[in-house]
Amino acid sequence: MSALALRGLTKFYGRKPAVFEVDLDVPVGSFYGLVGPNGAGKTTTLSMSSGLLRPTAGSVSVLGEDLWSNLAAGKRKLGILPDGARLFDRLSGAQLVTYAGLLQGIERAEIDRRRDELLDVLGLSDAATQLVVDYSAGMVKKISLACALVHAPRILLLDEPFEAVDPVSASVIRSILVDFTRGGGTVVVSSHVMDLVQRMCDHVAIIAEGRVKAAGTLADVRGGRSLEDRFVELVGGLPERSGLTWLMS
Ligand SMILES: Nc1ncnc2c1ncn2[C@@H]1O[C@H](COP(=O)(O)OP(=O)(O)OP(=O)(O)O)[C@@H](O)[C@H]1O
Repeated sequence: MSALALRGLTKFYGRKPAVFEVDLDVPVGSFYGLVGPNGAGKTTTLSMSSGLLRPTAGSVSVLGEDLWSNLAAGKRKLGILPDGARLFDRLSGAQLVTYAGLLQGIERAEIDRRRDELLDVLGLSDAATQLVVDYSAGMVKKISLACALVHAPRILLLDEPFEAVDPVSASVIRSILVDFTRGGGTVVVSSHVMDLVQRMCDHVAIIAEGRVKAAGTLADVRGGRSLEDRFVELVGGLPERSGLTWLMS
């Protein structure tokens, strides 16, 4: 059984498909990278897989259960880090994580314990009482990740989890995620950083123009080359020159 199985997943905005007939199987315990150029459909795919955006067509199955026919049950298994999510940023970081835990029905004493541990490992203990509105972009990312983790989900769906995060925090997050997969959890991350995906993920899907161009184990998708080379080959090459002659004089 897959942790996440997408079948014919499609989203139209007007007449234009943002995601078109995507089939994807994410094995249990895998660290799955979703890569693609800007506007490829990564966020739309993750949003539909997280129960945040209703698909136009197709299905999402979470550990064998259809997500969209029982959203509450499906969402309990998922920890999600949506892209540019609106947070209740007039709460402090600690309050926000507590709130996320309460929404998931976790006991208060357990939330307090997990929250303090999460803030500690993510280097946010000193900012625990600071309002999230006053956080930096990287701190917002980290507190959002704490909110995604507090209910100990089985699958993490993380949209650009490393964006704006400093290198030390990125390495802390990476080790949390690797440990999570070693314990049988499943991680799906979208990223633009090929090098990071190549080092971190064991599976990868290359998405462009709303379609899956290649998917499978990292080794299969790379086919002996670097992920970046494979990506450029599948998605389309770079222009030889920028053409911005007015900028060069
Ligand atoms: N709410 C919306 N209304 C109309 N079009 C949308 C909407 N959201 C996304 N799109 C379009 O859907 C396509 C896919 O967007 P999406 O945000 O999923 O791409 P992405 O791969 O996450 O891009 P990026 O790497 O830049 O974050 C784009 O063409 C985008 O313009």
